[in-house]
Amino acid sequence: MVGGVSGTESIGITADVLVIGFGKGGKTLAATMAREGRKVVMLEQSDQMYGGTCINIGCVPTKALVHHADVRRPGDDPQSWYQDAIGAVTDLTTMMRGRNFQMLDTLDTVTVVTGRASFLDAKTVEVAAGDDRLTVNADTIVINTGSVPVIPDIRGMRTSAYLATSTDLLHTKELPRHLVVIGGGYLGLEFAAMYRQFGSEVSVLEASPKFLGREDDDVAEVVVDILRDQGITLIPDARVTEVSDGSADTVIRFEIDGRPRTLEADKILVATGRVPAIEGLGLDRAGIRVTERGAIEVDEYLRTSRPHIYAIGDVNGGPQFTYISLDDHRIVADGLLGDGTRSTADRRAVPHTMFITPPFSTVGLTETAARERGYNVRIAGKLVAQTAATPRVRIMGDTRGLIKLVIDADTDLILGAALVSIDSQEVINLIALAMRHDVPARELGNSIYTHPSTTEVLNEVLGTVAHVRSPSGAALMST
Ligand SMILES: Cc1cc2nc3c(=O)[nH]c(=O)nc-3n(C[C@H](O)[C@H](O)[C@H](O)COP(=O)(O)OP(=O)(O)OC[C@H]3O[C@@H](n4cnc5c(N)ncnc54)[C@H](O)[C@@H]3O)c2cc1C
Ligand SMILES: NC(=O)c1ccc[n+]([C@@H]2O[C@H](COP(=O)([O-])OP(=O)(O)OC[C@H]3O[C@@H](n4cnc5c(N)ncnc54)[C@H](O)[C@@H]3O)[C@@H](O)[C@H]2O)c1
Repeated sequence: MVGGVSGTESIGITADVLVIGFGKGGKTLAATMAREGRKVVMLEQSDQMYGGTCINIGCVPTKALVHHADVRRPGDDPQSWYQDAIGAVTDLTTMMRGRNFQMLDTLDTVTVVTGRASFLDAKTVEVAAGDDRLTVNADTIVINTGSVPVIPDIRGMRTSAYLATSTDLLHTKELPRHLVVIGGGYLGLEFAAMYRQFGSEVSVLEASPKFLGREDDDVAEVVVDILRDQGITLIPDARVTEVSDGSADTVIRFEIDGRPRTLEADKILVATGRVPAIEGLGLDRAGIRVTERGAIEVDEYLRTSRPHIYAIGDVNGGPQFTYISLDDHRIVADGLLGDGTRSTADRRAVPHTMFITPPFSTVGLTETAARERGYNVRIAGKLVAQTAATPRVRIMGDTRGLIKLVIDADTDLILGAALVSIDSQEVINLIALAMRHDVPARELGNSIYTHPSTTEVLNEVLGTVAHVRSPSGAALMST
């Protein structure tokens, strides 16, 4: 057990703040509280997870792999390129894990303890590592244990030798011949695009009738076309019924409209969502309530049903993004050190990026949602290929995608945006900032941007009002 404590008898330590889980919000809060002179204990169940999901098994390795896949040249051997990429990414995460550990361990008032946490009562947590036991008593406790993948209860799936979670795949050195991804959400589509780019055959089975069903049809269609053009087989409305393993591969049986179909694969990625990691935490012993969906119940200040215990990040059932966990830490830090006014209700215009190539980024309302809410909507948009004054996309050799902004015609404020374009993961942050600060669309369209940059597309798209057509022929833009 790290933290200088081992032995078979139970030893007790006290802290001002106990953080359970080395996630984004928890580690940042631990450092903030330590700099304020508070005695902090950070509990993490695995020495392979210092720094949490994002740097070890989430955002960082996956986005690094997307990069490695994208720079593979046609003549490069897929298997050896992939193996090298996995090796390079392992080196990267090892380096980042070490830095994350050091970041806390070098602070005088922080003790990092490695072991699994379980509440004994509302102020005491037991940590177990092998036969070692340690109790930590703290006035303030922050639960930051993240989430775990859901594996659907489908016949043969849980026991299949070919089944992988995203974490398993990140440690698989053999490039699958045929990867079948179950679930077409963020994780499923990112892995599908990445493995296709590495050279695998890829099929995605999605239960919903449409891929990206929450997006406007014209936007979803552009993304789906890009993925299909890449050679990915996208199968919506699929009800997976059984997985049956053979000696060299596995057969996935599914139904579409009641009609049976099959796919053979040498790897199945389960990407059907993640649920809060609360198993074994003994929340009932601390009197901490859990929602019907299995998340720790919190108020807008992220306090649980026990006001001295907070829950931040994926475990509180909020949106599962690293930057939300980080923002959760700001709310709790304000509660512990500031005036306690910051809350989840302050969040506006939170952007998202799906890291396919080119990336797909969104913020705020879709056109459909804005119209449903009764806004007088004006749309500014263009297919990227039809932009004339954005040389960056031509320099980079990728003119796929579209830019679409949803504007309130009465106030000229931006209600939302969907960008499918190189650099969209950067441009979306500018649009989100403009939305948060009520910068009108006209102002964003008339601003000075560096050249050549992808941001310049805002000059063009917001500066003109024209009608363009999506590849399907549906109206993409109207005023
Ligand atoms: C493959 C993948 C790709 C992703 N890509 C992105 C992305 O590009 N951008 C983005 O914003 N988000 C992405 N996400 C989501 C993002 O990683 C999570 O939302 C975020 O990491 C959650 O952070 P957290 O602070 O809630 O906790 P986590 O970072 O999950 O940390 C929780 C920690 O608690 C530890 N723990 C759990 N139970 C116990 C216990 N009982 N005792 C002690 N320790 C315990 C765990 O070992 C873990 O280290 C991705 C997720 C995945 C899986
Ligand atoms: N770029 C990013 O920010 C990023 C990347 C990866 C993951 N994440 C986060 O990780 C979390 C988990 O990602 P995810 O994609 O697993 O979850 P998700 O909830 O985003 O998507 C799950 C998908 O699986 C489908 N599904 C569920 N059961 C199914 C079944 N039995 N058969 C076929 N399809 C089924 C759902 O309809 C849904 O489309 C997300 O909430 C996301 O916030 C973020």
